[in-house]
Amino acid sequence: MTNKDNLDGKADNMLNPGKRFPGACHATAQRMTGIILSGGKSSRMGLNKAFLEIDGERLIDRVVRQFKSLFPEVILVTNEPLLYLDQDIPLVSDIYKKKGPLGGLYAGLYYASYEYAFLCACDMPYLNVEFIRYMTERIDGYDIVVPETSEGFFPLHAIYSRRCLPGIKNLLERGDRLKMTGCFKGMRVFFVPESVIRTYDPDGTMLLNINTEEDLKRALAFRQRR
Ligand SMILES: Nc1nc2c(ncn2[C@@H]2O[C@H](COP(=O)(O)OP(=O)(O)OP(=O)(O)O)[C@@H](O)[C@H]2O)c(=O)[nH]1
Repeated sequence: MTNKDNLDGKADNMLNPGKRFPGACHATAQRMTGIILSGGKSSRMGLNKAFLEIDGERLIDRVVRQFKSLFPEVILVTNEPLLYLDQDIPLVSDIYKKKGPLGGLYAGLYYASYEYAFLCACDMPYLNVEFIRYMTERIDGYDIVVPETSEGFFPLHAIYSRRCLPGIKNLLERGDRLKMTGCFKGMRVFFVPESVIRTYDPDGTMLLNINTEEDLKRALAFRQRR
């Protein structure tokens, strides 16, 4: 089965979430959905982080461009679809509202056509396509692939199987703003070690996300030093 065959089934699949494309036994980026979350409040920044610009390109345009180069299907999860109509990708909204990023992950996985999806926040300016590809090649035999450093896990830059859906649903129905890592429980998780992360990212920028004005200044300063 080719990717073209996969995409031909896409529209139907969006109406019937969960329907599998046959033959998805060996997962790579070519057999994954890219899920971008842009459904937060950006309260610390005070304006929608997705529309901040770095190098003259908005963060949302950057991640959509990079994801399109990697994945045959890219979905944006937002609760303000009117702001993103210029993006040539499917827009979906949270099914469980006001639950934070875990709610966004649930909706993205629910609508994903592929068994695996790479999840990313909209506020990560220096994604490394090669590292993302490396992560996609680690998924076989696991349900989740997530980077881990001395700072902790990076669940907003991680791969999830649709097998996580029932566990996430259970969490969302029990709590409000939940820790992303709650969904690791009972799942087979591959933790990408810091030693590997540093080979792709010696200056420590690819997992940076922007929450505040200060973070933005730091991110721009990194850019100038490169
Ligand atoms: N779909 C969806 N995405 C969310 C939700 N909450 C946060 N996100 C996204 O998850 C990523 C990380 O969000 P945070 O920075 O933790 O939260 P935020 O609401 O954007 O920002 P703050 O209000 O400053 O905490 C960003 O890409 C957000 O757009 C949500 O409820 N639904």
